[in-house]
Amino acid sequence: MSSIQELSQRIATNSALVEKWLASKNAKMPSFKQDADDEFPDTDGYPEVEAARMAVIDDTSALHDLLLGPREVLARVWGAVNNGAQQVISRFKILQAIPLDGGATYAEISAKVGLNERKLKTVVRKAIVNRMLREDVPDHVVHTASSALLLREQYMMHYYGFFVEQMFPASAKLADALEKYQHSTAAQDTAFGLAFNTDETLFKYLENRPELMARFVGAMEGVNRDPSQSQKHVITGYSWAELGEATVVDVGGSSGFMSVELAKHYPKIKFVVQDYKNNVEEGAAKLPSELTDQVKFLPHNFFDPQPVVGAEVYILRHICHDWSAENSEKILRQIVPAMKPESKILLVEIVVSPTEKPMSSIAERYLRIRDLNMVQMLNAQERSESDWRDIVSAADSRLELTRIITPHGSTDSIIEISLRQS
Ligand SMILES: C[S@@+](CC[C@H](N)C(=O)[O-])C[C@H]1O[C@@H](n2cnc3c(N)ncnc32)[C@H](O)[C@@H]1O
Repeated sequence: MSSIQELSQRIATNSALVEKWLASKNAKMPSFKQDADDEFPDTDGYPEVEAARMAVIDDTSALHDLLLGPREVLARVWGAVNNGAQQVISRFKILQAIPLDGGATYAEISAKVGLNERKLKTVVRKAIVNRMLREDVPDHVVHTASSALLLREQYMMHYYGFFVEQMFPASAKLADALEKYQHSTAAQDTAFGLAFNTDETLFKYLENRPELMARFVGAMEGVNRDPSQSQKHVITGYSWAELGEATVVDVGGSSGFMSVELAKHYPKIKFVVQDYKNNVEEGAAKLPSELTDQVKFLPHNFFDPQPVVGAEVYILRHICHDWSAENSEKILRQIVPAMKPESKILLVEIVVSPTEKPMSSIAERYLRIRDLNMVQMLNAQERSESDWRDIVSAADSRLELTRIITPHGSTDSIIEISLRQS
């Protein structure tokens, strides 16, 4: 373990390198103010800058915990209270009650949202320590970079809403769910089910509640804006242009946002987006008119036989990680009869690297959150390369995993599956 001084010297060196690079790019300096950029500039092509940035994030977090000491670190694990405050902010639409221009007093916000002023203040002041909102003068609240982003971007608001209203209550039931269901692989045996008193799977529950499904679909678009999970890695990370005139089936493609972007980049390729009926209807309704010949929508349950025969590619992005190995095998098995010899199945998923392979702490934190979230919401998990290989071979002996591509800066990999050429 590095000493306090070693850490601080490394932080100073690496942050100087990052700041110099920002200046050389004429980039806006990062800040917490409302007019800050939504994300750190893309470091693609500058691996030394990205490495320095990651090192600063890792080292500042270590330094923070070292200077607190173990007792205070333990005593400050109050994540649930943070999430509770965030849930109140979302439920009472507190951000929407504060104009981007000018802010509002607690009395004004309280009158708009119908929440007792004293309690409102307690909640907002908890959020303020996380740099969401701030008081520019006592008792007057204005937006910060993160709260303004939520207000400006509906998808981020959906992502946030799903997180605080569905995922947070499920977290509180995780231990109960593991006591009850640890040996089950059934998709409905979840902490989510206990929290919401339902024996439906998450997706059935959402499908039966269209307003919640609409928020989930928006949340998936929000995930997509996260630079490390952006669909740009799929768009640039696979040899799409080599397919020429081709058909791509986007299985479980939600409202089709990835296919729409792929279609704009590769005009020779036709796309079929499959998902629950409401989701594909939503996608069809907002499809840009110039893409109506190129992108089609088809309601389809991916546990039923694949109806589009002979497509060049069947792509499943963030699908199998939602399901147990047995269910993932079933999903793949439904595609095999529709494939022609040169068809490919592409899974866009995390491939968990072996623990001995170094990873930045920020990447690892995110991976651990996603892994546990899959357990609590869907009784599923993220998987290693050997897990994926096992699923592919158990799904159908004619399938083989032919390539794993991990685009630069991407949390996800593209797992290519082909029919064995005998
Ligand atoms: C985690 S989201 C991923 C969405 C999209 N592929 C993406 O990249 O963001 C999982 C998707 O699977 C869809 N889904 C779940 N069960 C399904 C089923 N049985 N048949 C078809 N789609 C399903 C959900 O509606 C949702 O759109």
